[in-house]
Amino acid sequence: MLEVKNLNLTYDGLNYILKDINFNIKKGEIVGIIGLSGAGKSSLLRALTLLKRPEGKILFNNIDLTSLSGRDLRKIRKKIGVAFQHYNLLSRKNVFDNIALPLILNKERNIEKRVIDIIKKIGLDHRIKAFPSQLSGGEKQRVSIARAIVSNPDILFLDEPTSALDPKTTEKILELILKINIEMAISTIIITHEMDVIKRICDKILYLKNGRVYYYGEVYKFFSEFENELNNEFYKDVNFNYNKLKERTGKIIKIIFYGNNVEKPILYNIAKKYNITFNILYGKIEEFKNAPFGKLIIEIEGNGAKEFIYDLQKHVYSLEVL
Ligand SMILES: Nc1ncnc2c1ncn2[C@@H]1O[C@H](COP(=O)(O)OP(=O)(O)OP(=O)(O)O)[C@@H](O)[C@H]1O
Repeated sequence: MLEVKNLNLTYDGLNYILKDINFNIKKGEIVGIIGLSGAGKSSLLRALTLLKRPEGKILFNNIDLTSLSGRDLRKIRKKIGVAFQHYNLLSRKNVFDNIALPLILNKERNIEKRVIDIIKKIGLDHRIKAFPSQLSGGEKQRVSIARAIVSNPDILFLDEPTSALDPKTTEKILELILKINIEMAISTIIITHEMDVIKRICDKILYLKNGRVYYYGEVYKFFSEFENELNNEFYKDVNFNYNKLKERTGKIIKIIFYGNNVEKPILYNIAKKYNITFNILYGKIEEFKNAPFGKLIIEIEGNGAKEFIYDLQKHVYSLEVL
């Protein structure tokens, strides 16, 4: 439904901020765009929403947005919802009027019913007459999201939707985004610098580095294959001192589980089968959007080590002898 081809962006005609960006998003997918400050996330959002015209192609339902202007572009923009980082609510208008704004501007019908339906969906029916200054950060974000989806768009862009919120409110907003995604079958692109947002609700991750796509694909693959990148650039994904392994006498193995196998006693059963004793040096299980994701570092000892590794490999997402 959205296909980005050879997208490049420059502000001054000399330096390219975005370089050869290619990716596509299917209907209903949630994609997280992540990258360090200055990587080009906001610029990519501006380019995709045509606030700043890029070079290349942006095919939205097979129509190239970069070839449109004037009325055609305005018409198609109705199908693109954007919730900005700082909410951009009109301070003199109440919740109802803020949400109604896009419908009024587009001279649409049934405005009252549509706004009330959306206000119920986002759980703010009790705050319908409140003004932005009377709302909490989480409530403002709800209004901003409601305004972005009231026109029933096919795609929703959310710029840092949780960066200014506390963990509990963040969780509620993430639940709302998931609910909207499912109920409205809306493709969603989230700009974020929070890895937890990616893990919790995204199907895919687009990792931007120096204006280029460094990785685009499934979330669990990113977290299993780019550990060094995460540790160097973001935070310690594995809170474990690998140097300490030198003191160990047994074989050290790193295992990644993904899916239902996380909950089964596979490790225990296979170790028993080959008479292996194991020692867990590090372990972490996290709840990703589609399935649990677990990482284990173990030390094993016993004569059947080779057979144990061979067998275990068949039951886990990946296994590495360190
Ligand atoms: N309007 C502009 N004119 C010129 N250069 C710009 C403009 N906006 C952004 N840039 C430059 O583009 C680069 C990418 O900035 P951008 O804001 O897209 O990054 P970001 O990943 O969103 O960063 P942050 O997480 O800090 O918001 C930076 O070097 C920035 O200085």
